[in-house]
Amino acid sequence: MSKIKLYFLTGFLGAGKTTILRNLLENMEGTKVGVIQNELGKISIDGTVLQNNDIQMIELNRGSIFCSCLRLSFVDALTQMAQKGLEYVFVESSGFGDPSNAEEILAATEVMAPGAYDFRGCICLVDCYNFLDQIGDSETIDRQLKHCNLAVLTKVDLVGSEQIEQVKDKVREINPVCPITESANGNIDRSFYDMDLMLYKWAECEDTTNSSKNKPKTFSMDFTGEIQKEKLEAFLAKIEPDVFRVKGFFKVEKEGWEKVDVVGKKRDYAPYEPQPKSQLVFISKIGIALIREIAAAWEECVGLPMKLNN
Ligand SMILES: Nc1nc2c(ncn2[C@@H]2O[C@H](COP(=O)(O)OP(=O)(O)OP(=O)(O)O)[C@@H](O)[C@H]2O)c(=O)[nH]1
Repeated sequence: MSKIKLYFLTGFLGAGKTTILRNLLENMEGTKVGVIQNELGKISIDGTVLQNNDIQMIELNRGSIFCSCLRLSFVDALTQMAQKGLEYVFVESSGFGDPSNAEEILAATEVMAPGAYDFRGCICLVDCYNFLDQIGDSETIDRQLKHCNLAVLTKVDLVGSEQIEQVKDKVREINPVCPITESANGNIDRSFYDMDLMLYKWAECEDTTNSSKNKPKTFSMDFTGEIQKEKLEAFLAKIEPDVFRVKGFFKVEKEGWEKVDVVGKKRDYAPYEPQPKSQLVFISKIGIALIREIAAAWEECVGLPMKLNN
């Protein structure tokens, strides 16, 4: 039996991992595919977005799959996936995932499921729109690039050619060997399937920086009812400086259900299918102080009952 082709997708919060994965999966009807989905928080928004009966999905939430807190569960998930007769497995890491120790995880998987996988590489998505502002924020971005075998510059539709070149220069400073490709509107060139990405290895395996101690705090909000778009906008604008990322679904007056994405200074809305309730996940830049900021901003901009969870 041929080995399962295994790809890791990394990239900072909101870089476009779920978007690219959806795009890849859309063209794989008839192919047996598994997805391991990793989110920092308790609630999986991406799992809902990727839901598809034809795909074998395992969700690992509440941390990074590279951290000691989830590493064994990750090896277990890969071992389970190895028994399902799949052709491809994609792993979507959380935006804070530091894959420096990927080789260690693959070695453990090889013991648990000998000969099951052909690891085809780590693909790091780089958000061209936000990257230059984010690069100083976190060592994670450095590590994700250092340990990738292909960098895909996403959201090139949102920036000019000068900014794309600046991002490329920075990527080259961190990883001089990985191929660099570009992606607009979530579309990805599939020629990487035919490449031996493992030829492009820059850094040796090292300890991950992910730990339960330095994991950013995440909170979620539940809301029943609907609000005007302007109020939701005002609320999100208020908390934007204090969050790395907001994502979820919201019922908006007149417009109906919307998928909400805040990445850096950009807020995106897209029509979405009805959900049992409105739900937003917040990834905090300021620890638990975000609770107070969310409560105050909500009170000022919306003023209706909602429930905050951690
Ligand atoms: N304009 C544009 N927007 C994009 C592109 N790729 C992703 N986006 C948007 O960027 C936002 C975040 O995309 P996701 O795919 O959810 O990002 P992610 O990396 O999975 O996010 P996390 O899992 O939270 O780290 C969404 O609003 C996407 O629609 C792109 O190529 N162009």
